[in-house]
Amino acid sequence: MSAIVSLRGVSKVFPVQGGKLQGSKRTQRAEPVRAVDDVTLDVEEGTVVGIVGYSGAGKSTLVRLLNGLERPTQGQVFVKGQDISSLPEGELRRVRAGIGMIFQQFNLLKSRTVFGNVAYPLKVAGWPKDKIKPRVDELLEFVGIADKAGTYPRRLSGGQQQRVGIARALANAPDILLADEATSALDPETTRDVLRLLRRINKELGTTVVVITHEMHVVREICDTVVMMESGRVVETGPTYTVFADPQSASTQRFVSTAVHGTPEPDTVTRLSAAHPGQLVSIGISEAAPTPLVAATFERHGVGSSVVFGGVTEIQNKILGTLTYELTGSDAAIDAALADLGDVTAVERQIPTAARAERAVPHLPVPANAGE
Ligand SMILES: Nc1ncnc2c1ncn2[C@@H]1O[C@H](COP(=O)(O)OP(=O)(O)OP(=O)(O)O)[C@@H](O)[C@H]1O
Repeated sequence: MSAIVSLRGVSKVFPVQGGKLQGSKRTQRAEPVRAVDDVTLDVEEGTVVGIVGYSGAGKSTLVRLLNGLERPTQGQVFVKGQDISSLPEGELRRVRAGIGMIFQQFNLLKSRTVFGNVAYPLKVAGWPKDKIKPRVDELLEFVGIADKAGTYPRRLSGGQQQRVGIARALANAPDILLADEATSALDPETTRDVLRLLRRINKELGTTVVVITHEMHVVREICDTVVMMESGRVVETGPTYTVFADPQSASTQRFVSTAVHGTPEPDTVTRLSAAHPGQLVSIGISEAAPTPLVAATFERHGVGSSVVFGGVTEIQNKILGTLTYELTGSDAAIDAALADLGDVTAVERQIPTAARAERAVPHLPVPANAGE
């Protein structure tokens, strides 16, 4: 694999307008905004990459640097081997023609039909009229809205509008498709359809897709690689499964917890332990510790087990999640089984808060007149 886009030590600093902020008594000098801060990154050709981070992390600025809409203050941006950081505007336009882009609010031309919207970039690129119609028909067919060619955007659902946006972005057969929060305005089912379409574009057309999102389920569904941003910096990057299974930074851990099952909250533990008298233990389920291995370990030690909480999900065709089991059997057998499992995965005993507090209180000698 080779990198289709590379960033080398890229920073983007926005000067503050006017240079000064008015304080109540004194004039304060405001700091310039370091939107992207010394980012070095490779986007491998033919992959789907997710750029993730909270609002203000610098994701949109990073993407605007990728397609030359912003010039770096420092560092270099290479697209297909060419340093675009200092290209004149005319040449940048040519580079941009090879990069499609879709947006959260679709950005369609309201006064043009679906056909007109998709035909637009072809006209701008100087396609002859007789070639435009078959190309637009082919694109609308590909994204599944051939029957809407004569419809105006306002008559379409959000999902259909995004399909038009995708068809338009694909018109000039780009090698790279940038999707900036492209599903954030859509309901969950429509989001799934659009993500499936993006996956298909990647698989069937070989297009490299860069997805900007703050939603980890989007990453979980389609991304091969995750790039986690915080305060303009890349704080973590890696294959999606690795990042989900073993997130390193605190913010990645927070993001991941929104899209994979974790351990129960304290009040849930209290409720579960009232309903289940056995020992409650949460076990990390992964490639290293799939459910059959966990079940076999309990069986080998003569421990009874049933799942009472949690779930598993599939990421890059591999299983990941956390299951909380109620275990029954002798303490020694349970300890031995958990010791075995502890060698391969995360094991956490779940003790209700009240019982925890009780255990923490030292056993004081009971005064002779207690209870009187
Ligand atoms: N043109 C600009 N001028 C000044 N500051 C800017 C400009 N563009 C972005 N910023 C600032 O740079 C930082 C990063 O913004 P950016 O939009 O890249 O973040 P983001 O992660 O995409 O956030 P969001 O998810 O809200 O879009 C923010 O503090 C933002 O206010």
